[in-house]
This record gives sequence, C-alpha cells and structure tokens, in this order.
Amino acid sequence: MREFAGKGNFIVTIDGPAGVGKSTLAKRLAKHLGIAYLDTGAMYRSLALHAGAGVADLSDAEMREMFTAYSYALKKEDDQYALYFNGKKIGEEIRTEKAGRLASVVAKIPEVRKALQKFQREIGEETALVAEGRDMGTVVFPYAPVKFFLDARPEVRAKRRYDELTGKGQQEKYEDILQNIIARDEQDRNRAADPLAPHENAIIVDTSELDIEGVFQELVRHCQIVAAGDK
Ligand SMILES: Nc1ncnc2c1ncn2[C@@H]1O[C@H](COP(=O)(O)OP(=O)(O)OP(=O)(O)O)[C@@H](O)[C@H]1O
Ligand SMILES: Nc1ccn([C@H]2C[C@H](O)[C@@H](COP(=O)(O)O)O2)c(=O)n1
Repeated sequence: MREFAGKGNFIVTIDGPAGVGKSTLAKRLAKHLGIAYLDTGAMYRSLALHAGAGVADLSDAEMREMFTAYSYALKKEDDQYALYFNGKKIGEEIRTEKAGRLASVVAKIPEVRKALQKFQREIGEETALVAEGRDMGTVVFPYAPVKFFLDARPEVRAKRRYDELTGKGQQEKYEDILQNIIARDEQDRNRAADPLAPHENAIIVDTSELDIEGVFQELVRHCQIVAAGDK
C-alpha cells in the first residue's frame, strides 16, 4: 500500500497527547502496511536537547539561520526505520521526562514548528509513511487519506508510563509522571501555534479501555475500509 489515488505517497497520521501509545501503534501499523514510520516527537526532542530552551531568545532570522545548518534524515536499517539528526542517529538519550518537557516548550516557537514541518513534508515526499505527533493530520499532512487521533485519560497514560519506566528499572513516582502528563497536555493543547487537536476528519480512538492489540486491530480495520474505497 505504498501509493494512493489521492495526492502523493500514502500517508497515515496518528496524533494524540503524551503517552497515549502513538509510537507503539505507529511503529506496528507501519510494519503491517510495509511503509516507513516517522516519530516527529523525536525531532522536537533531539532539537530541544541540542539547542536548549535558550532557543526561545533567538530572533526569527537567527532561528532560520540556525536551521540552515541542521538536517534530519529517515533511513531504513534492516527492517527498522532510524531517524538521524545532523548525521547522528537519534537514540535513547531523548527518552527522558526532562527531554519531553523541554521539547514541549521548544515546540511552542512558530519558527521551530515551520522548520520541522518542512523537514517532515520533505520526508513524506520521499516515502509512504505512518507519521505520528501532534499536528500530523491538522497541519503537516492534512490530505492524508487516513488520520487517527488517539486519546486516553491522563491517569491511564500515567500508569502505562509508570509501568514502562519501572520495567526499565527507572524509579519515577507515579504522581510526578501524572503531573508531567497534565502539564504537557496543557502546553500542547493550548499553545497558539498548531495546538494539539483532532483534524475534523480524524478517526478518534479512545484507548483507555483497550489493550495494544485492541487499538491495533481498530487502526487496521479503518485502513482497510479506506483502502477498499480507493480501489
Ligand atoms: N492500549 C494500550 N494498552 C496498554 N499499554 C499501552 C497501550 N498503548 C500504549 N501502551 C504503553 O504505554 C506506554 C506509552 O506508549 P508510547 O510511548 O507508544 O506513547 P506515545 O504516545 O508515543 O508517548 P509520547 O507522546 O510521550 O512519545 C508504552 O509503555 C506502551 O507500551
Ligand atoms: N508533531 C509534534 C510532535 C511533538 N511535539 C512536541 C510536543 C510534545 O510534548 C513534545 C515531545 O513529543 P513526544 O515525543 O512526547 O511525542 O514535542 C509537537 O509539538 N509536534
């Protein structure tokens, strides 16, 4: 399912709040469809760790100048897709609560959003994608034939994240994770530039009462409906 009768490559978008399962489901769906997976949160996280919160003090012109020296690339390695920032593979260093918070702050800056959205569209012009983030359906790929918006109660998302971190041996308190999720929701949903919201045609899936398999089957079912209508 690499091409679509609509515009350009076949793109599926998955948006939603922090910790709702976007990466887990996008990766799995991309593998199932045989197309690439793009984690746009990783782009904001790597930029935030590299440039720091001080980026907010730059003028628009300085910011545009900064981006001329930056690059992102999506590469297929074995059967996985890896994202590179300035020639270096993005790894586990971005997967911390602190990097998530910093990314959410940097993501409020309109010039940052414009620059990363341009990189994202260029990647979408090269290859069919499952692209996940906050504004994939609303801003970056509004013409995508399948647009999902995942949601779940903050307490459910916090518990899943807590279990994940505990499983990795990281000792974060449940209450701190919940507060972080609530703060990021507030920031991502209420910022002036491209706030988190479902596209008017998005399929909204509340995952609070579904396990990963249940969500996956729901996403596949909708992709099949669209593919059948496209024949
Ligand atoms: N439906 C589900 N049922 C149970 N656990 C889930 C479900 N969906 C995701 N998870 C688990 O929740 C955690 C968060 O998922 P994931 O990292 O995919 O979310 P995310 O939306 O990409 O988060 P972020 O926005 O912070 O990058 C993971 O441990 C994942 O295994
Ligand atoms: N398309 C996107 C992707 C991410 N962000 C911002 C907002 C998030 O809080 C932060 C980290 O994303 P995550 O890795 O948790 O998905 O990056 C955004 O504004 N737009």
